[in-house]
Amino acid sequence: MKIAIIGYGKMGKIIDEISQSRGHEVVARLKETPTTENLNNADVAIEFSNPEVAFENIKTCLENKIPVICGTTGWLDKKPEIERLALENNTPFLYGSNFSLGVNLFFALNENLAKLMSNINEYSVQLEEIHHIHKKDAPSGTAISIAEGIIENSKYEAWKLDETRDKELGIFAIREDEVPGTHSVFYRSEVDEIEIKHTAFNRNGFALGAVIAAEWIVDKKGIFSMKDVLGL
Ligand SMILES: NC(=O)C1=CN([C@@H]2O[C@H](COP(=O)(O)OP(=O)(O)OC[C@H]3O[C@@H](n4cnc5c(N)ncnc54)[C@H](OP(=O)(O)O)[C@@H]3O)[C@@H](O)[C@H]2O)C=CC1
Ligand SMILES: O=C(O)C1=N[C@H](C(=O)O)C[C@H](O)C1
Repeated sequence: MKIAIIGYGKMGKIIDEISQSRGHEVVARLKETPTTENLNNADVAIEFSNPEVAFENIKTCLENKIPVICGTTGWLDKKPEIERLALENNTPFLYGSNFSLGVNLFFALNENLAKLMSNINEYSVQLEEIHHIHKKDAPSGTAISIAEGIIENSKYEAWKLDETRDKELGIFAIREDEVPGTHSVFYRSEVDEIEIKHTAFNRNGFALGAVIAAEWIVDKKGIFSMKDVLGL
């Protein structure tokens, strides 16, 4: 498979190594806006750039009929427009706030726990995410996905930064040193607390998941998530 890597920073470089180790050819390594020329007839694009440029980058790929795997977080207000473009161009698109297997299992675990607790109504929920000091968005895309999964299955109606209050599920966003990504969910009652925590030791799990998603999407049509790739 010919892969274009859009965004060649911390993630792009690991995606490059893993792509090659799995037998793919990396035909573009971009730190700038993609164009028809520099995309170099790629079969699929893997986009890990930054919140300001992700929309334009994905749009260009879709207009060139190149399937896109996007891991960039912090641009989701424009996701409906991208999904419309993907369908219009008959080109598949997959966004994942977190491509690691562990976090996708963690999503399912929290959705199920929230569902079980919704009948009991004794527990309040609080989210916490910790990331490195270079991160541009807060809360993390992963924390937003966890919150959305809990909201769908509980009394909560929306999420907000800071402490949980009434029907608003709170997310504490902490920036510390070079932390790759730690997410905790606290379910607290008057008498006890359940804490569920995922800790990424490094970025390899994110990068491997993105390459697996690219291998999976290349002959598909539609809008997908990691749930489709992993059959969850
Ligand atoms: N979904 C997931 O599993 C994960 C998602 N992420 C997300 O991925 C994104 C990237 O993370 P990370 O690699 O750590 O960030 P980095 O800042 O290390 O890398 C971003 C790269 O994008 C480049 N860039 C800047 N402008 C453009 C442009 N117009 N087009 C293409 N590339 C451009 C930067 O170049 P330059 O340095 O020259 O500015 C840099 O090489 C973030 O949004 C992060 O939150 C991160 C890890 C996992
Ligand atoms: O910026 C990062 O580094 C990460 N971003 C993603 C997010 O916002 O959830 C995924 C991972 O936690 C690392």
